[in-house]
Amino acid sequence: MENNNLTLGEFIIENQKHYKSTSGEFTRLLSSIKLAAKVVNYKVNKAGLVDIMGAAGETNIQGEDQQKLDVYANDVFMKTLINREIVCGIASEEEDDFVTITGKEGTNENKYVVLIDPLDGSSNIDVNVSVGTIFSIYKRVTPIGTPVQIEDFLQPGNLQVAAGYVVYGTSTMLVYTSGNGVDGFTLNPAIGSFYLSHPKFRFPDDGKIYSINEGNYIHFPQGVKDYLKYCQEEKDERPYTSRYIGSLVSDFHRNMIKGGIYMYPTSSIGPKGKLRLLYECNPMAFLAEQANGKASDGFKRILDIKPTELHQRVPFFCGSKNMVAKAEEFMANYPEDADY
Ligand SMILES: O=P(O)(O)OC[C@H]1O[C@](O)(COP(=O)(O)O)[C@@H](O)[C@@H]1O
Ligand SMILES: [Mg+2]
Ligand SMILES: [Mg+2]
Repeated sequence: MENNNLTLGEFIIENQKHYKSTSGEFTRLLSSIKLAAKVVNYKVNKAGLVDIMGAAGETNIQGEDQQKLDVYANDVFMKTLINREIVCGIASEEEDDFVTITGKEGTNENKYVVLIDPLDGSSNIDVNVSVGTIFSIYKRVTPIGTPVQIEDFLQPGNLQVAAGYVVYGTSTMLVYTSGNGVDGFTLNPAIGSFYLSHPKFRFPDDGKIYSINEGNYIHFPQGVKDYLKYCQEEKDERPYTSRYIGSLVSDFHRNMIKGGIYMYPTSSIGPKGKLRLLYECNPMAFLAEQANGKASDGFKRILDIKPTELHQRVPFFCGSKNMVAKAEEFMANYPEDADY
């Protein structure tokens, strides 16, 4: 199999016909993300040997301690996209506000904006557990050539033109969709190229894995407690297995391959959950739906939520469609929890 498969670059070009863009702009944008992923991967792989471990000593707008690798990954993706003059605006977990890109000529004729979680699973960086990067791409809604506005970023997830993630794990993979199914590419470190290794990912309709931080159990809404009881019951295919890596990208990736559900619900300590709608939930929800899965806030489809803030959080239920539907059944018994 090695090297006989299409490289990501070849695949992107081959699939250009599917992209609602003929200018090659989209192709160049995906190639920029591919390049930045390789640069970050190089650092992640030798995290123990270089000064990239630990906190950076700053906090981001969400009050989280930024890890050195959060800041490094943010710099790499920002610089790569800005230097290549391939987008007109970027929003990032590690940037307080969106960044407007004006080209060397002082204008910008690009039509895409990117929203990014440069390093997902920050709590796992120093303990050698897999982490990731998440990206979401939209066409701007304000006139091309003018400075981007907040409304270019506050678009519902169902308007994404592409979304994806990189998982820096036992191997490094880039997984993405542009609305034509979900494909996975594995980096061959010897050659430095991503090769198509997992064409057309598909969540099994059902699974036997649930992923949730049960340390928060006492704070969970009754619907989640009832669903967990259901998952742990000795009956039919149950009990399910509990698996929680603590990196959304890695838990999602495993569940997409084996069948499972990831949940970060509302709770009495975090009424809106923890995950950010724009650069975590929307891209993962687009991927899930493109791979036969499902994603909601326990009540409504994530991709139909109209965003109101750049860093807003929403409860997240995502994975095998019958498992998410079952969890929603339990949540529906407590409609008051829909108003988080
Ligand atoms: O430690 P907790 O509360 O279970 O949260 C873990 C979740 O938070 C995250 O780390 C949030 O993402 P960031 O690391 O990008 O901030 C997810 O990847 C993960 O699923
Ligand atoms: Mg994250
Ligand atoms: Mg992050």
